[in-house]
Amino acid sequence: MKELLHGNPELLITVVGIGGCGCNTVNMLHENNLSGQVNLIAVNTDLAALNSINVEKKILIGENLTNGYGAGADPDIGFQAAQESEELLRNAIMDSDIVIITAGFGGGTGTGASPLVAKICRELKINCLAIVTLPFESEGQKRLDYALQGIDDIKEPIHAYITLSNDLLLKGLGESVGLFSAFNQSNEVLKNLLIALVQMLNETGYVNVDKNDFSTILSYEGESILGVGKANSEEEAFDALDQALNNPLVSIANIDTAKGIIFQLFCKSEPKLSTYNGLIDHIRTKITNRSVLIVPGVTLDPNLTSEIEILIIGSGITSEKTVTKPIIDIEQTPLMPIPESEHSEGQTKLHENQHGVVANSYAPEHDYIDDELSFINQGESLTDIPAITRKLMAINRL
Ligand SMILES: Nc1nc2c(ncn2[C@@H]2O[C@H](COP(=O)(O)OP(=O)(O)OP(=O)(O)O)[C@@H](O)[C@H]2O)c(=O)[nH]1
Repeated sequence: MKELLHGNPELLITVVGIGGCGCNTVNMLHENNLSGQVNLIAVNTDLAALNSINVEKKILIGENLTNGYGAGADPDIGFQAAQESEELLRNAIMDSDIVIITAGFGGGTGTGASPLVAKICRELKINCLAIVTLPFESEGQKRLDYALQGIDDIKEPIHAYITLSNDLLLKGLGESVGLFSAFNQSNEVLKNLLIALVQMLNETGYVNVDKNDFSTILSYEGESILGVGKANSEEEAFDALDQALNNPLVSIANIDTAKGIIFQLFCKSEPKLSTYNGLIDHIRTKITNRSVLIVPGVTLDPNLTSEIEILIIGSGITSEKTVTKPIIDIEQTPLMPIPESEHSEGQTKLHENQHGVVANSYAPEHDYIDDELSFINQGESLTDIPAITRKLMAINRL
């Protein structure tokens, strides 16, 4: 996705990253030069994690409650921390036209504080979309339960929320993928979705999707999905559409029952009318709901890295979610490295053992984190390491 050079001065989009994962995501947006286009805010109970990122606007919540040491994987603490700092949060977002909340659900801060930020948006009558990740199955039932409760809580104040399943991504990447790689891939998808979204809202297209279209689509009750696809020629535009519709992180919900769809086409050069119409017809064939509202947009951009890029947002989806039961419960069986000989393609696999630990009280028998570190050091810098893993590393070194 191209770097954004010109924002829409009449539209203030704020992306609020909450908790470790959320702060990671806004930091990635900052590193992709989005700071000039959107208002990026990092919110956390964990002072050290906030200090490790480069986003300019940072809000430490619940300083009295947690002394800046995090929410201890407890969403109640995350919620109370947000309550303590409600005024700070309100002031930070009050001038926004659109707020996008991003967080990893399953821990304390993101899960607990995000619903309160969503509630503030509703009170301020700001359009709000939440994009949250569900934990890996291996993180255990408790984290998944917290995450699902968090989704219920955020659904109350706002209609539009998108759940991205870390596990579905993992399935797409194959079982042998390393922990850091999986998180980084997930963050990459999240970042691309957010960049495409901001680009669509910020830039005036030939066929324009504006804030009001966006509000209408977000107002439909039910789950939302968001996908992006790319192609190198106009002939392959339908492949790009299929990529957008079949993104591994969004297929948790089924677009079939969507009540509203934004279809945004970014092109390097003028597309054929037949391509444009054909793509919209193709979307219609995927939707059983005959009264679906499809809002199309087209933006010409000679600086695109691909010939064609497509963004799809579907909302008002009522189909059943496919959240499955965890296969390993981390509280019973923490993750351990398997022997070097069993690694595939240089990546560390995770294994179960019999000791009971959770992320915030990690006490591994073997130093699997060092194994992971040595893997990551081959190709990635420490700043690429997701917050949750840095936390595990810090705890491991205490
Ligand atoms: N995709 C992705 N998921 C992450 C990342 N970091 C954490 N997660 C997921 O998000 C969940 C919550 O982790 P954090 O965001 O670190 O937790 P938190 O909200 O800061 O909560 P506390 O640490 O308890 O205060 C985890 O259970 C993971 O499933 C990340 O960098 N990328």
